[in-house]
Amino acid sequence: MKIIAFVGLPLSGKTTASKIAEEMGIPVVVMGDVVREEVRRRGLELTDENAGRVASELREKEGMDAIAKRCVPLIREKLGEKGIVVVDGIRGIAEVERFREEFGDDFVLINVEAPIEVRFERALRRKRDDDVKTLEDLRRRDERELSWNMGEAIRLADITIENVGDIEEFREKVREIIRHFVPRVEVEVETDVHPTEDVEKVKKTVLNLFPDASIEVEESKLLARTTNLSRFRELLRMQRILDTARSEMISGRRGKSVVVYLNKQTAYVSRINFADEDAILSPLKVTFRLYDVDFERFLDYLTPETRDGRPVKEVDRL
Ligand SMILES: Nc1ncnc2c1ncn2[C@@H]1O[C@H](COP(=O)(O)OP(=O)(O)OP(=O)(O)O)[C@@H](O)[C@H]1O
Repeated sequence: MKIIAFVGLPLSGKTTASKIAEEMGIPVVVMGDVVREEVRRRGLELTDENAGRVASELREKEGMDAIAKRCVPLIREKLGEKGIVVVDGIRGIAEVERFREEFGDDFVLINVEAPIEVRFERALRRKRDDDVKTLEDLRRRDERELSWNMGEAIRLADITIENVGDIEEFREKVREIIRHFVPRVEVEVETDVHPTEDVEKVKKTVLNLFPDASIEVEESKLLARTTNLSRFRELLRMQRILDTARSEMISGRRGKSVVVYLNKQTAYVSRINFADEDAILSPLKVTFRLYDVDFERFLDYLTPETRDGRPVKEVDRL
């Protein structure tokens, strides 16, 4: 999964970038909507002034990351749709830190950059009431944002996009980056860790099949996630169980997901054996979420049809 957010100086193109993502069908969580929701909840009129006051109050009472915190459940909910969400409206470092803490490396911060003269021209064209009227105003606003929080957030960005050309050029750049992050498939492995089992061993079992999975263990439940299927694919081929695996995948299909169960004990020695849902010592429940790939292609990539034990059709990439 990926959570993408844009930061940058005033008028650099952050909102435009989020809109481009939205046009691509990517779910967008707008941080300002969370504030507006709170304004409504308090029975206040929906004005910029009230929104500003409520936002400041929330930050004062609940910390500088108050709005980010409230966005987290919304982000998690929307992640289920495509495995990727764009967050619009980051204002400062505390919010970046909150998202990093929640989502780790899955959180990607993108800095949108344009020289002050270009941004000033856009202000003149945009003519929003609160937009700057002179280049000097914009310089002061830049300094204010930099000295507050935005400067730190910009320094922490993973990627920088320059927005100096026309809108089409910018659209293409944003689309390319987003396309790169849209997961085609995500794998989730779930299992119970019984009191008689060693957690480290169960982790190793999962890593045997999905070596770069990120793993969380909470109470007695283990949950692992990755978008990399290559080791699992290789093991199916090495063990020559493509036909069995293919029919398990077909019968495990549930809409846009595929669910199969694997024997935990054999997986510990890197062997894939399909199991029943209620196998003893609870099996590994493996869910493949197909976000951006057809079921047929997924099937042909992971478990191609075979003749005389060899794949009939090779699909090397999802
Ligand atoms: N490449 C571009 N070519 C022409 N106009 C652009 C380009 N990128 C953005 N704009 C325009 O510049 C203005 C500012 O863009 P946008 O609102 O996306 O910036 P922002 O970083 O969200 O600004 P702010 O932080 O001030 O709200 C908008 O009117 C937008 O349509």
